[in-house]
Amino acid sequence: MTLLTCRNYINGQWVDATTGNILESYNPALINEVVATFPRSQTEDVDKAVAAARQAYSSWRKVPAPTRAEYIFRVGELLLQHKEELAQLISREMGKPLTEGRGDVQEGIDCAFYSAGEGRRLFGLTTPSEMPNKFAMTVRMPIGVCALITPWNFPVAIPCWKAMPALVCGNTVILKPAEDTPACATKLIEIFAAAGLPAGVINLVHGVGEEVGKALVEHPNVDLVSFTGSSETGAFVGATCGRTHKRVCLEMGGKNAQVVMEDADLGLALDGAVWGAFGTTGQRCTATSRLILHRDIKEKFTAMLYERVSKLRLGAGNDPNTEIGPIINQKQLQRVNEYMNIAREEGAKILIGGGIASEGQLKEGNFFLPTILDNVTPDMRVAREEIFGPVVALIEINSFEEAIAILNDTNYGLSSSIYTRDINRAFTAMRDIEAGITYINGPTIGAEVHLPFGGVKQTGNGHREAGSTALDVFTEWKSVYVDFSGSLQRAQIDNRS
Ligand SMILES: NC(=O)C1=CN([C@@H]2O[C@H](COP(=O)(O)OP(=O)(O)OC[C@H]3O[C@@H](n4cnc5c(N)ncnc54)[C@H](OP(=O)(O)O)[C@@H]3O)[C@@H](O)[C@H]2O)C=CC1
Ligand SMILES: O=C(O)CCC(=O)C(=O)O
Repeated sequence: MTLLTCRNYINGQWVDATTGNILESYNPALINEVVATFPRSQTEDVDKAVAAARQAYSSWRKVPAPTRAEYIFRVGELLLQHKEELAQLISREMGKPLTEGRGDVQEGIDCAFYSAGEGRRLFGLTTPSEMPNKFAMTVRMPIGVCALITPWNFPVAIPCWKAMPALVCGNTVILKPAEDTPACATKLIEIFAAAGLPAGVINLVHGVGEEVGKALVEHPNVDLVSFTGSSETGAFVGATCGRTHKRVCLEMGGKNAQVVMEDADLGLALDGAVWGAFGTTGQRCTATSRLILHRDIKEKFTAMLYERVSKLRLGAGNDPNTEIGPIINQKQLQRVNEYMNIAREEGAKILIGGGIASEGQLKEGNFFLPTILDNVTPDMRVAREEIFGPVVALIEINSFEEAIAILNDTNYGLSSSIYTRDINRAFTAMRDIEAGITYINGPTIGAEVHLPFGGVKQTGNGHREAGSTALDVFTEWKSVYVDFSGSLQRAQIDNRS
């Protein structure tokens, strides 16, 4: 397999890091295979990228928004042309099945065309003034230099969700991608560069989070940080941005639940549970990690789930038979495995799975067996902490009210789902569930790019990505008063008490 060489992209040039130090990314399905080398950048590299982005900002902000949007439209067209190549790379470097890799790129394409449309819709409002001969209106202004710190689980979609609206709004950006997926980020930025964006408008700095990410978050010339990742790192990013007066948008974890009521279509609920819990190997912030089951259907539904899970095929993402890919890295694999000990100690029962997969080829990669934990109670750590792997916890409930109470009994609030045929319950759930996203008769995963994405409680900090709400992250409001009364103006001002 080809070994890829990644470089930083600063001020329109592909460059090595100042120190010349190199790191490697691996194929998680075949951990002996190095996919790419990439620079271990340092503060000097961050300084250069920030200076380039700052310089470019002074002219990019003045490019008309519809013209800025045309660049992003072109990125969408190029992503479409390179979709298969990118999907293959995602499968190889991140591990997700090829069909999901295509979905990852498709989200980037959808986001490009949606964001490009926003270039002609950056609406403000006009409102009557208190004064005669005066117009009052609001306009959206860009914020400046934006640092985008992204995870490995959606190595194309998440950088697109952040960069595309940021650029259409007139900001310049610096992407710091996850260490595990540098080649995906490099290919993506090659596409942005090929779309003809002026030098410095988009920059890429590879490296370690605690070095490059930290330097960006602390940098005095960065105006905004948009972060997706763990709660721990998010807390650091949020606190640092607070201290250094930066705007910050945080998208962190979830402990998402799917409720199955006794009147649900169980076949539909089963499809939702399998996809929600095990899709992307459970490595989605929206993954279903709790299944809240009404006691009347619990036994039957659990048997159906067991049957389906026992047949899930593990393998490398580029194998067309694969349904469940590997876990991203050894650290995550051990972390998921550790939760099995915690589950046992807490009294949960491992119905199926519960360990690292070591059969045949699987031992060459970071594979974890799809796992169902039964007899879980809401106070257990496996019911409260984000595991980020192919593990689902079953919790029994006796009533609709109990289901909603348990669903809400978490520090997180990203995605949620309920399967019921009762329209009154569906609407009550929609009203009472504490989460940024609620699905009725659908799984907790599969958000669409034109709706707000984000959560309540410790999932975020009140912002939403995607949709027109992304404009609220990447712009500031300016109120404009235009007085056209000429010499009459003095008298009017003086007369107002
Ligand atoms: N909400 C979501 O979609 C995601 C949630 N997670 C959660 O996070 C857990 C750990 O995953 P992990 O990949 O370590 O997540 P992190 O939060 O550590 O990583 C996310 C991004 O932040 C960067 N980063 C790390 N430390 C700092 C820092 N001090 N300052 C600035 N940026 C930093 C990382 O860089 P680098 O890669 O170099 O470390 C990466 O680009 C998972 O088990 C899961 O629970 C993980 C991924 C996505
Ligand atoms: O499945 C979804 O709804 C989107 C998931 C996502 O963006 C994430 O896990 O970070």
